[in-house]
Amino acid sequence: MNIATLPPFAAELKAWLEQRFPAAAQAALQAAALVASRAEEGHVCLNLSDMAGQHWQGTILPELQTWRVALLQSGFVALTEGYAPFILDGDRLYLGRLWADELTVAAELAQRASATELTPKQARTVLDPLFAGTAGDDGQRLAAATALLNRIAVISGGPGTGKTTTVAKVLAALVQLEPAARIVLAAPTGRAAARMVEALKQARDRLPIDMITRAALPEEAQTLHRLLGFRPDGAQPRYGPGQPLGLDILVVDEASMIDLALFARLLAALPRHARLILLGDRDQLASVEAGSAFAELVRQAGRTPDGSRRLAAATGARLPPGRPGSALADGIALLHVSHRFGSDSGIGALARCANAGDSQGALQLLRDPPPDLAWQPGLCRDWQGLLLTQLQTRLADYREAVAARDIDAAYHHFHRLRLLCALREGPVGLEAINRLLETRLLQQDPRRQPWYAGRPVIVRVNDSVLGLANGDVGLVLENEQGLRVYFPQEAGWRGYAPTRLPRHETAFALTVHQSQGSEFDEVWLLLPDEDAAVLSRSLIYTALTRARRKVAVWGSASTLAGALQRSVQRDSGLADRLRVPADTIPSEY
Ligand SMILES: Nc1ncnc2c1ncn2[C@@H]1O[C@H](COP(=O)(O)OP(=O)(O)OP(=O)(O)O)[C@@H](O)[C@H]1O
Repeated sequence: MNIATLPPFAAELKAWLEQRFPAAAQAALQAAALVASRAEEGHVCLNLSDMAGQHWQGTILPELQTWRVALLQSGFVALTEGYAPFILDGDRLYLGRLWADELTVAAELAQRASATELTPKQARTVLDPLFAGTAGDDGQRLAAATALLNRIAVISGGPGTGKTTTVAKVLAALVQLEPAARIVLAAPTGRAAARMVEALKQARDRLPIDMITRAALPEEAQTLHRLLGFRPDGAQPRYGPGQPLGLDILVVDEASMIDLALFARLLAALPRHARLILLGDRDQLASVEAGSAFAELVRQAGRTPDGSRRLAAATGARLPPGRPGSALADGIALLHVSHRFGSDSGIGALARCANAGDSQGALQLLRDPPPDLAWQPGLCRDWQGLLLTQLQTRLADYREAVAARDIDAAYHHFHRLRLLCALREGPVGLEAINRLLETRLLQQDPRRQPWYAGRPVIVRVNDSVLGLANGDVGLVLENEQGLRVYFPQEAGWRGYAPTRLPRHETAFALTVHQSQGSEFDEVWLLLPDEDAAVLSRSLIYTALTRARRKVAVWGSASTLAGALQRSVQRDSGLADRLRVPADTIPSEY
């Protein structure tokens, strides 16, 4: 990386430190710039030992010990008991606030990890009827028992592995055992929260439970930002250590999207006695902001001897004896069997290849695709024409519904197909594709007239005053008063004047990151012709698993193969901290 490629935040920070700490050695400034630029890529820290002695910006970085000394003499780095913009913890260098967040997460988790909840007998009594007809070692039964037995529970599984079905049973069990418990459902985005409610309602209707239990199950979910009471000015949220959330059980879906800072705020606001159940897919893309706490938590999976005994007693399963380890391990359950993608599913097979980094297998599947897969290999000369022709027919129903001012039909047709872009920029990046569709398909010129009937928009910020969340997708339709942007609400629609909308952008296409927490019947994944650092296994996997029925991949064999070779691991110290007793949290941060 050279200075020209440093992201603006890192370059500015380096310049500021240079001015503020003129005696600091170049090696210390370089480390600070590296930490900041890696934080923008999602890393929580820089492990100095990975970079010591390496070439960087035309120089060779110092050996580890020399580097540590330069950092500690710089004036802007403190050891863990000190207070400075950067913290050196072992060989890991952190931005101070990320270090404090990591400590908070580890401490809050560790404090709750060893708290056991129900007795195995209580769990078994309530689970047996809910899992009648399934074996004791059924994955979903084990996961449900895991959630009942532990205060912190993590259930990770791919699409359709039954996370929602399982948690519906867990909630039904808890409602019976603890009728007064206050249950809250939440997700990182508005769309994910809405989908969670929909899926839970369907799962609930299939449960063998009485009407009283059914009626007591929660029917609403909210975004984590709303739950925590974040204010539009970005100040500290309303709920925190001094004012804990008023709840006893919190279920969070799509937990892989939670970044470290948000996770720290959430745990700090959670009452000590409350249960936390996190649902997610460890193989999906991590959060946009720094950290990958969910995946790191899942990596603790394993059973202690006591945990194994309790789980066996709660389910009737014969389980191996377990091994000593982190108390968190007992609260982690993995679901492996997909009930959505059967053994004949092309999407399921391609997603498995993506996860395993098996590019040969993926390409073989795409060369002779099953009915639920299609491939447009590479960008031909008139790829734009081809894309538009294919979309023309696919969007006909949508355009008709827009012309008829029928919001229900428009929304339904719009959500059947989504274009997902791997990149924001470039000829097949999000911006170019949205512009292409607006100008060539809908004959609109957004530079002259940004608002027109049929424009889909995605909100880019949380706005609690307007009741809109980052990631909410709305459609513009005409009514008697002119153009209105309609967003789905609990019951029906809420229309906003376009000028009232907070920061937003056109959403014919979404980035793969933006699509997290959503599902569509059909997904067209658009890849660039050249490899790029952000193309990774988890990005391809996340895109593929947004589709329920069909996936079309538009991209070259080499780009796809390159992406599947790249498995991104974010640097962080959380996994190490979770294995040891909790640190104390310094109050300065
Ligand atoms: N044990 C099971 N046997 C048969 N079908 C099941 C089972 N578990 C779940 N299903 C079905 O599989 C589908 C997906 O289940 P569910 O929504 O619980 O999975 P999920 O992991 O939450 O999915 P998503 O990835 O969409 O969040 C549903 O239609 C559900 O009825």
